[in-house]
Formats: sequence, C-alpha cells, structure tokens
Amino acid sequence: MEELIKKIPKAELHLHIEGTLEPELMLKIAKRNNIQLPFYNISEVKKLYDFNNLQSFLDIYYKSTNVLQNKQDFYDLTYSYLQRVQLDGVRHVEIFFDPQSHTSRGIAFSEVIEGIYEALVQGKKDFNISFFLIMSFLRHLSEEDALHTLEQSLPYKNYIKAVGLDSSEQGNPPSKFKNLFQKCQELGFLSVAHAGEEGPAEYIWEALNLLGVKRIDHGVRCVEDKNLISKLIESKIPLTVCPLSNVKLKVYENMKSHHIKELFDMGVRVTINSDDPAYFGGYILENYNQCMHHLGFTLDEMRQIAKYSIEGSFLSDIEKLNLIYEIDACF
Ligand SMILES: Nc1ncnc2[nH]cnc12
Ligand SMILES: [Zn+2]
Repeated sequence: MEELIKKIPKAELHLHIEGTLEPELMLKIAKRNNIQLPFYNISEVKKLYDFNNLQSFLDIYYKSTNVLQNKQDFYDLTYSYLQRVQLDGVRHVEIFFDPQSHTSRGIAFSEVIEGIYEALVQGKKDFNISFFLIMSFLRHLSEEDALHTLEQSLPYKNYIKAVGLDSSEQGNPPSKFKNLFQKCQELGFLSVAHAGEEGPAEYIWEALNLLGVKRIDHGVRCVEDKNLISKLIESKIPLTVCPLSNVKLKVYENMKSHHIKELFDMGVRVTINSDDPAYFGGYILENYNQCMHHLGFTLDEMRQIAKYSIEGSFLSDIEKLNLIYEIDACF
C-alpha cells in the first residue's frame, strides 16, 4: 500500500524550508561556519525535540536556524529537501521561507533568497519538481517590521509567488497584519496564513475576511465552528493540514484523535503536508502513511487528497490538469 501512495504525484503546500534542517546538516554547516553549538552529536540534538506546544518548538527552531549564514547554506538546505522528497512522489512544492529570522541576525536578504531560489531551479532540472516560493512574515513581530521586510523583498519580487503568516499564533491574530496583506495584494502577491493551529476558529475567519487568503495553513480548529466548516466547503478553500506536526506540538494527543478524516468526509478540501519534517518525525509520505494507518483513509481517498493538493496549489489550470491526469493514471 505504501508503495502505491508513494507513486501518487503530489504537491507539498505547507513546508518551512528552515524546518527541513536535519541535525546532520546542522552540525555540518555549524562546523564550516565555525559556530559552537551546545551539543556535539545527532542523538543529543534529537533529545531536544520533545515539545509541549508550538512555542517550545519555535524556541529551538529559531536557535537552530542561526547556523544558516550564507547563500551556500540556504542552497544546501533547499537542495537536500528536494533530493529527499523526490523519493516521496512530490512533483510540486510551495515553500515558506522566513526572511525575518535571518535578517534580524544580520544576514542579507539576498543571501537567503538567492540560495533558496537557485536550489529550487536546480531541483526542477534534477528531480522534475516545480516550485513556488512563499515569503512568510513572523506574526510575533510588528506589522511595521513585516512592512520593512516587504520593502527588502521587492528587488526579488519575481521570485516570490505569495506571502504567508507564521510563528506564535495565540495573541497575534491575522487582524494585526491587515494593512500589510492589503499592500501585498496591491503588489500582486497571492496570500495564505497559518490560522487555527493553536489559535481559535475566529482567527480563520479573520484570515479569510481581512487578509483575503487563498488557503488556510493548518486550520484544524475550524471543527469548533459549523458555519466556518460550511464556508470552507462552499468556497473550496483548502486547508494545508500537517498531521505529524499537530501530534508533536500537542494540538492532538495522537494520530487517532486527529480530525482530518472527519473534515475530509464532510467535504473540506484537506491536504497532507509535513510542516517542519526535520523536527516532527517524517516527510510528506510518512504523513500520508500515518493518516492511512491510523484514520482509515482508503487508497482512493488518498488519491483524492493528492488531487486537492494540486487543485489547491498556485499552478496554472493546464499544469493542474496535467498532474491530475497523472494522478488518475498512476495505478
Ligand atoms: N507549525 C508552525 N506554526 C507556526 N509557525 C511555524 N513556523 C514553523 N513551523 C510553524
Ligand atoms: Zn507551518
């Protein structure tokens, strides 16, 4: 069964490139950049990956990110991710990057984006994986800080398809970034936002109504609001769900209690993604496999979820049609 799921062409729509930093690569990059880390080997690093909630993860994630210093580091990080997920049947990726977590430590915006972009271009040639970049703003920082980052990004506007919103959700509602997203829309960026991961269903409404997002990242707390579920079904707004992430960050106690299958059965366009796979115990295929094992999805339902991932992507209609044709023909 797992071999068949692997064969299904799929898109990954919720992936933080900084969250693909495997301990092996972290140690290698730290060494070449002469950075002293408070641990020496991989098992010591992995012991730290026992999280209570989103914030306890973010504290470690931002610290690990500090090893990334120059264009080559961002290139290696991105290329390694593509090399890994070609094995999972991934054919298209829409990748988040968090410029503020780098520029705030004095790394030039150009080093970050050029490294990531050049690896994506090479990955497209080497692995036949198409891509878009999503510039994500850190919601624990101010709107003003995000507006400054937007200014810095403008020389690279053609590299960026959409903008997003991530980091500590509770207490940082989408409404805090209304002006920013208005400006991004005027500039021609599409938008998405993390909402309803730890935050309430109300934040999902705000992301839809105030930020004009095309997808909701996570969104699982929509289960608390029947009207919202109807809205998501009618508007065909996809949720980019990350099941292993939700369990690791204690949004759910275990995979069996996850709501993704109920949402799917109701007709919500759920997709399956990995979020920060180096920290959460699995890449996209592992997320598909665990949903199948623990939640009783059939193979055809998995195929439907892969179709949602293509339909919910920012690819053109003809590109979507071609991939959906391949999904129908894959076995
Ligand atoms: N799961 C997540 N939620 C919010 N911000 C993030 N940044 C990286 N992973 C995240
Ligand atoms: Zn995320």
